[in-house]
Amino acid sequence: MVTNPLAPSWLTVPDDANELPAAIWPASARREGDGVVSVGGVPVTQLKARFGSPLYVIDEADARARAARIHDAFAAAAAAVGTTVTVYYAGKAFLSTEVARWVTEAGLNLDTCSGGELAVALAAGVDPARLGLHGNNKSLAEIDRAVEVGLGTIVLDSEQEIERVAAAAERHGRRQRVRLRVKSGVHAETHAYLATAHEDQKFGVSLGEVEGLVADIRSHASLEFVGLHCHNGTQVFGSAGIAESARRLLEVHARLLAGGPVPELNLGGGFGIAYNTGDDATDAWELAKPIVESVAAHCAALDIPVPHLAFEPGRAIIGTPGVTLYELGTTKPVEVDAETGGTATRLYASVDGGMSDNARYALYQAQFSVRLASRRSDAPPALVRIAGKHCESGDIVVDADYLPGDVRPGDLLVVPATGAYCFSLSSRYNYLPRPAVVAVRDGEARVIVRSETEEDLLSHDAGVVL
Ligand SMILES: Cc1ncc(COP(=O)(O)O)c(C=O)c1O
Ligand SMILES: N[C@@H](CCCC[NH3+])C(=O)O
Repeated sequence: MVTNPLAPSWLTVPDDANELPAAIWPASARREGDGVVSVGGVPVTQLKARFGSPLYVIDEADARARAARIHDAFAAAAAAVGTTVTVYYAGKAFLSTEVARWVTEAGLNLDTCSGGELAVALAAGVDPARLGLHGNNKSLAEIDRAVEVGLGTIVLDSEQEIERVAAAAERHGRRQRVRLRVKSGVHAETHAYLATAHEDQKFGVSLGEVEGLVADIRSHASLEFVGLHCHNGTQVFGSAGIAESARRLLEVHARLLAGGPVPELNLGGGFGIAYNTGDDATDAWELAKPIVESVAAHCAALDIPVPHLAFEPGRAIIGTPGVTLYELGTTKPVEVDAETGGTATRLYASVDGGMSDNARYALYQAQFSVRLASRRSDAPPALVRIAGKHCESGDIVVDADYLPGDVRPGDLLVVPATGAYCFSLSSRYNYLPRPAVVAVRDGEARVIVRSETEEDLLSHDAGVVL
């Protein structure tokens, strides 16, 4: 089949539209002999029959394995340059009590960025000493709770927060460990809304302010300064940006050593994953060695000891193990003018979820892929756009991919690489109940977050008369 002129340039016509590219799919995903896709040994037809759709499905063994692999790779890289490392799982990517246990059992600490995430982490039984708290506008109540429960580290995001955290620590008679979040000035190569270390955005303090603010932190007996923090942004490929931020931070870190200890350096997360066949992502565990070695080289040039390191990956752990299962409801072939002249057909295929369970196209024009999962088909591939059922024309889940041209209502579709920032960004828009999250492993499926019901939808409406 020839390329559809409406297709984006990175998208090629697949040789086999039934194939599940390994870089995008969970480790256990397969197309079984009967043509049905299974994840964790559970066929999607069975998942649909038991739990309905839409449904978030997570390959538990894959998520645990990625957490362990990243943890171990950074630990080995750090040991090789004579230091140690703490890897935090960034809970904002996906957090439930179950996932909090998976990552902490793999040896990771857990980073939260709101009182709600902190509550989930505590409800999971995670030792508060292994928790971090981020946020550019933490409320006094959030700070108070964090200090009260004995949180491992709070990342200070502004000058004002120094006083707020110091006061809470004094009130509770604690000495709170704190980091200072810094804008390195590196503008990450990612979507504009996903870059977080350049000057003109809300997170962190400028490099030039750091020395004054650290002096302020050190003047408070209730605060223990542990080091600088920088997170360049998210869905970033390669290690060049993080190495450059490390270089810039270490220059200031070296000067800070004159005024007291600076035991740590936290370089954030942000490791990109493949969402479609056009993405070429290096796994986070492959980047551990080059990143840590470049930190060590900068330290050697500055003649300072290599600090204890910290990283905060989220997407690289939970993104690929998660998929979303939908049922296809309506199809519409639409004739569209092609830029190259003439017209071409785009098949709009609407599923039973949409931007409420996956807001990433609507927010960042993120390009996901999709496969027909309830059967195999050798029909010639057709260019499809997977739309949701919301009252928005921008309600798109998958902007462009090729599916077998005979896809029809009742087919099950699976969108891979939805484990990160889909459930966590989900909403109840148009009063669609949030889907359940199911963990699959060794042929077993179990609900780890139950789906919302009509009762849940009405439960906050103070005027219900029935
Ligand atoms: C401070 C901080 N740390 C860690 C992360 C995790 O990023 P990712 O899921 O891309 O690894 C984020 C999200 O961008 C973040 O803002
Ligand atoms: N929500 C974003 C990631 C934000 C990460 C937090 N700074 C995404 O889906 O990619």
